[in-house]
Amino acid sequence: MTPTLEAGPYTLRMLQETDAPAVHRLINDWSVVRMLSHLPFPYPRELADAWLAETRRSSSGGEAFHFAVTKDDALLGCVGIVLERNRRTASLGYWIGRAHWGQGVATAAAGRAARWALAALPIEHLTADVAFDNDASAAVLRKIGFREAGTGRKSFLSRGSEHPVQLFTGSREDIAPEPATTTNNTRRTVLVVAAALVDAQQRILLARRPEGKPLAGLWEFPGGKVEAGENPEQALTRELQEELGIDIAQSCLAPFTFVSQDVGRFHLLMPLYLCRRWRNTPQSREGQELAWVPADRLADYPMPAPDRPLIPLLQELL
Ligand SMILES: Nc1nc2c([nH]c(=O)n2[C@H]2C[C@H](O)[C@@H](COP(=O)(O)OP(=O)(O)OP(=O)(O)O)O2)c(=O)[nH]1
Repeated sequence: MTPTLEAGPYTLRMLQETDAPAVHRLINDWSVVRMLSHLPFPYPRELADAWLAETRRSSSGGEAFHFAVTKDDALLGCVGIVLERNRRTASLGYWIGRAHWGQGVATAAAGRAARWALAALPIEHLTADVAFDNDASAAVLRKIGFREAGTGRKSFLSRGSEHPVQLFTGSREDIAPEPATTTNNTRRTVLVVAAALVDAQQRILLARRPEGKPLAGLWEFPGGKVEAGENPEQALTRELQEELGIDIAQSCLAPFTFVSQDVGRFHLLMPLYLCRRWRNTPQSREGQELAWVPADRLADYPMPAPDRPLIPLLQELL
């Protein structure tokens, strides 16, 4: 299902059949349609109806997410995220009606959709392409964080011929970078405590970092930062209660291993505890997705770089 997202003054919502007249009016404009590879000019009204029906079909199948970009209920343009067949990559596309150019609509809307996709979909990166003469659109992609990834060629129906396109790619690190936490070269050490909760079937609980947090979309061991006045075990029992609603006796937290790694903005020091006993069933308390994962499937869940060396250690143990 395509969610509704807020992007500054704009709302991104699922496209509806009733958007057809506005879609037709905005796209049937040479300056817009010439940048879109697969549409003819003039753009007939029936194509708008057919396209809207197709977006609803692909959205319900979870293959694509097409958003209407609106302000005060008026349609300004569209943003789409289409999953590749392998589901590890998705492409981002957008168009904005000419009357709304130059106001930052595309940057706000496409940026919001890109960050949502990287946090919510099982993808590793996004791709996009723009016509060689579409400097404004290339600037939007760069502003969102996309990097140039070469050139290609595409046939443009509206122009009746093949033209070069600039290819772009954006990973989580590119598009949702973490805010800098240091202003000088000395990185402070941040103490983060985490737990590998292991159930009776020897599965480990992973939590997905939600949109809006650094590293959104990656899977991690539940836990968080140690606050002033707490020891690590107190911090971990507090975090597990807040995030999962479970009670853990500090005596049930067995030190397993630790991570000590420079992660750019700070130096991460993360003790990982093993825990097999707790009270209550772990539940998502902060909107984060949860997964019980057998040790031999851990590598299928993209994790922050410092966590990756922990996977073989857990596999060996379990
Ligand atoms: N909990 C957890 N954090 C991890 C793991 N791997 C990893 O790199 N981290 C990093 C991500 C974050 O930069 C940091 C944890 O910070 P956080 O922001 O989630 O901590 P918190 O729950 O206290 O959150 P907040 O109050 O600051 O929003 O540690 C992991 O496996 N579990």
